[in-house]
Amino acid sequence: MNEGKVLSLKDLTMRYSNKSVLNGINLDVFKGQIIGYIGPNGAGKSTTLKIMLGLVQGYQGTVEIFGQDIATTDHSYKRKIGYVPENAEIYDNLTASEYLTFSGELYGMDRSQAEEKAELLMEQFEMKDVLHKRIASFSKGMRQKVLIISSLLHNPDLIFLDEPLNGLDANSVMVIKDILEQLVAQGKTIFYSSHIMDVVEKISNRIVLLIDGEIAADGTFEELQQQSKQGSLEGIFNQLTGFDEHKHTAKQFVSIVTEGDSRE
Ligand SMILES: Nc1ncnc2c1ncn2[C@@H]1O[C@H](COP(=O)(O)OP(=O)(O)OP(=O)(O)O)[C@@H](O)[C@H]1O
Repeated sequence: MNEGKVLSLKDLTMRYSNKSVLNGINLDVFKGQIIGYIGPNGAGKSTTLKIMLGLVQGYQGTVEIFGQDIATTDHSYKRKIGYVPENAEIYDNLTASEYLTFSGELYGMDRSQAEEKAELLMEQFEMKDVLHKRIASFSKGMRQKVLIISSLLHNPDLIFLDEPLNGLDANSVMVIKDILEQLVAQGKTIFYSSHIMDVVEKISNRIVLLIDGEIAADGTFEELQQQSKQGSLEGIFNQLTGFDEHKHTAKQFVSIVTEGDSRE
C-alpha cells in the first residue's frame, strides 16, 4: 500500500437498471484527510459511500480500503470503519445503552467494554439520564447523537459521515465539528458528505465535488476559490453546477403556490 493511502477508487462505475449513476470515479484518499464530499441532489454521493461500505454491490472498477480490494478481501476491514448514514434504521425498541452495546459488539468490541464506553460518551453529550430509555422516546437530535456515538465507539480509522449534523442544535454542531477536527489531528480519515456548505468549507481540508456521477472539482477550499474566483463554497458550488437561477426558480414556485387560489 502507498504510504498513508487509506482509500482508493479506480474507475468506479455504477448503474441502476438503465441509469448511469457513477461514471468512472478515480480518487485517492490519505490518512488525516477530511474530505468534504459535495454535489447536487442525485449526483451519486450516497451511492459512493454505500459501495465503499460494502452495502451496495454490482459496481464496476476497484475499491481499495486500507490497501485491500473490498471485492476480494474478507469483512474484517469493516471493523476499522465508522458510518453515520443519512437515513438510519435505528432500533427504536432498544434503549440507547442496548443499541450502542449491540453496535459495539458488531464492530468486534467486548460487551462490557462497549457498554462502559457508551455510557462515558453519552455522558459527554449530556445524555446519561436517558441511557436506559428507549430510543423511540428520543428527539431527532438525540437520535443523531446516538448514531454519532455508535459510529465512533470502536475507535475507527476511517469514518464515513452522511449529513451527520442532521437535527443537531448550534451548540452540538460546535462540539461535533471540534470532535472531527481532533480525530483528524490524531490521524483518522473522514469522508464527510453534506449539503451544508459553510460547515464543509470550514472543516474540510480537501473538497471533492461530484456532478452527474463524475468528479468536477477536487482540491482545498483555497484552490477551488482561486479556480472559480468565488468567495464562498456556496458560490463555488453554484458556479460549478451551472446554477444561477435561484431567484427566478423561487419566484416561479411562489407564484404557482399563490396564484389562482380558489378558496376565497
Ligand atoms: N436503490 C436504487 N435503485 C435505483 N436508483 C437508485 C437507487 N439508489 C439511488 N438511485 C439513484 O441514483 C442516483 C444517485 O443517488 P444518490 O442517493 O447516490 O445521490 P446523492 O448524491 O446522495 O443525492 P442527495 O444529495 O439527494 O442525497 C439518483 O438518481 C437515484 O435516484
